Amino acid sequence: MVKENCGVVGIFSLSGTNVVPMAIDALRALQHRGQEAWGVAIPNKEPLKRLGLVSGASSEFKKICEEYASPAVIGHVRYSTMGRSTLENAQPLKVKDLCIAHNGTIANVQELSNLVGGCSFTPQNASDTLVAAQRLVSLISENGQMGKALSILKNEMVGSYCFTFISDDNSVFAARDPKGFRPMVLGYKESDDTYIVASESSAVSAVGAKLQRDVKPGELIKLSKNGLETERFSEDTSRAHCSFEFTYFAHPSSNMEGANIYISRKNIGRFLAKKFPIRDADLVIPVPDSARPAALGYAQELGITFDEGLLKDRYSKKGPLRSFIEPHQSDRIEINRWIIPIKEIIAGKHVVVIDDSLVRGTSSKAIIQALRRAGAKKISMVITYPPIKFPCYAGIDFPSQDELATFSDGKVMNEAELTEMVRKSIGADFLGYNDAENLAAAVGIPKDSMCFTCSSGNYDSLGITPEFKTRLEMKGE
Ligand SMILES: O=P(O)(O)OC[C@H]1O[C@H](OP(=O)(O)OP(=O)(O)O)[C@H](O)[C@@H]1O
Ligand SMILES: NC(=O)CC[C@H](N)C(=O)O
Ligand code: SF4
Ligand SMILES: [Mg+2]
Repeated sequence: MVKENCGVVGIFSLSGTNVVPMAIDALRALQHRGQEAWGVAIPNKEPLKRLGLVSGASSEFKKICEEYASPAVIGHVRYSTMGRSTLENAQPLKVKDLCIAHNGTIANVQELSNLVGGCSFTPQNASDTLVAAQRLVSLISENGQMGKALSILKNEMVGSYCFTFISDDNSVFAARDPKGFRPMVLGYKESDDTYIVASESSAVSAVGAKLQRDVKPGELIKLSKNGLETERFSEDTSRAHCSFEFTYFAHPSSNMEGANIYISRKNIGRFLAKKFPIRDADLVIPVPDSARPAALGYAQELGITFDEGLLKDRYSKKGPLRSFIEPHQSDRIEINRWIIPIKEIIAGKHVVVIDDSLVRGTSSKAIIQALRRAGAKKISMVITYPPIKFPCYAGIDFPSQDELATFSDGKVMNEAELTEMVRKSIGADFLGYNDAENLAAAVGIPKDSMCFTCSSGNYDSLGITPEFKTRLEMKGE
């Protein structure tokens, strides 16, 4: 299935192998992080960019791999968080002799654009990535080196960023923000003497390389004819790994911060079963697809039957995609409308439905209606992520409070009242949310090394007290 957070890749072959075919495979393995547009860039050429899924251009792959043949490449799949979802904003972007691919959000882009000069930023005219690239290029020309430029930029820029860059002098760079909001890993393919940096290890595996390690927060990696060189542009030791990656965004096969995503999700389900042991249920079903491992873990822990009561449409154009990362609500609704219940499994049963998150509530509302139509006797919904009450300005696209299912329009509510409000609005008989402590313990990462801003409202790790935005202010549409 497809959509979260953009995916980036950078590949360099010391043996001179053409790595563009690898970049395409890597991007396909990152497709779940962005399904709006994709692109690749090599030195001394304009980036190649296309709207839609990577596989949508499969008839062009042979031609692209020949025309762009290069031992150095970067690539990107886009899930827009700032700026419109257009081909122009698709990445990589080129500024002078540097191409850039970015996963994250630059929260103070207006402020940063004042340092760049020229027109000030609006989401109608650019993306946050373009502004960051323009500032970086001017800092490189003033300071000579990428590392020095990033060490200045990191103090001017608020937000989350995993970047890959490629320069016309045939060097590939990768940088991860000082708190490690977004994931990034390093891999090596011995047979081709080739290095790969990518958002997730699913991309490393897809090209037949071996995962070496996570890129360290605040680390800059350079890949060139001199091999791999690494330096730090930040000495910050506090971490804010996005907890949402572990429940939803990342691919189940990926490993990040020492944890495998599939195993983490199954464990989250087990821990959730201890928090909400609904022992009188007849069966446990996942909301396809991302909640599958958690539902399995939940069912196994309580010894309740696990079943597939809902199936996602694999055949229409949008049906197999991720709904949450679609930029338009009409497409989110359409994808969820085509999640089909199996009456013979559901009818007359008390079902525990597990989902990995409840953000806008689009999915839950559609699923519960479908289960009712299929004759479910009782529907208990259990969510593996805590209640999302605050906008994300660190790489996930829910920038306004009023789009969230928990939005109370100024009415002060405690946790129980809030849960009750959401339960009613989605139409479930019971609703239970996970909590941050339980989630972090299940993944095995200290809670204070993870970001939970969207549930806690504490923006300290970003270093801002945000004025909440509207979608128009962030996305330009
Ligand atoms: O409350 P909402 O705003 O609807 O968002 C949450 C839902 O969206 C995501 O699924 P998605 O359809 O993106 O794909 P997947 O589960 O197949 O990965 C997530 O897994 C939830 O099901
Ligand atoms: N999801 C992302 O990482 C998005 C990158 C960038 N903010 C954009 O909107 O293009
Ligand atoms: S605010 Fe939520 S979605 Fe955004 S980075 Fe933090 S944990 Fe992830
Ligand atoms: Mg889902």
